[in-house]
Amino acid sequence: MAQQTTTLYETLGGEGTIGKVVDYFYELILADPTVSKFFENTDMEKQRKHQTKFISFALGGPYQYTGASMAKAHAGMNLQPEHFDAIANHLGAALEHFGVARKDVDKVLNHIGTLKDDILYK
Ligand code: HEM
Repeated sequence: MAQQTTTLYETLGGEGTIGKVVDYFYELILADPTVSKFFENTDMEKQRKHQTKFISFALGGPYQYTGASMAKAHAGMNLQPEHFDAIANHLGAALEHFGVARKDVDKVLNHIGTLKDDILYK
């Protein structure tokens, strides 16, 4: 049977609204000393790209990652659970700020949680 699903990415209007969520998410990350340090040598353009791809992944948009590529992207960072959780909290806050219902936020956080083992301690 054919399965039809509308992703949260589409519901939020694809790239348009996603850009606003990205800007807000990005501000929250930079204002948080737990995680801002990881981005201090990354230029703004790269950071925006990171956040855009991250959110696309999280909401079921066009960028969907495999664990192997995520392990490689975060190699040498030795990310800890506290870093992952801080990013997840900021993502949740940014989505709620743009009117996403808590139950949908929880689904998104579960989805990014599937990459946790591939990203931590690399
Ligand atoms: C599920 C969670 C995550 C996803 C899906 C994700 C996604 C990505 C992607 C796609 C890239 C490569 C970006 C590119 O193409 O240039 C990347 C790199 C990076 N990620 Fe993540 N990330 C996650 C968690 C984290 C966390 C928790 C941190 C730190 C607190 C982090 C910090 C970084 C940094 C610093 C880079 C390198 C940026 C650069 O200098 O080019 N990421 N991530």
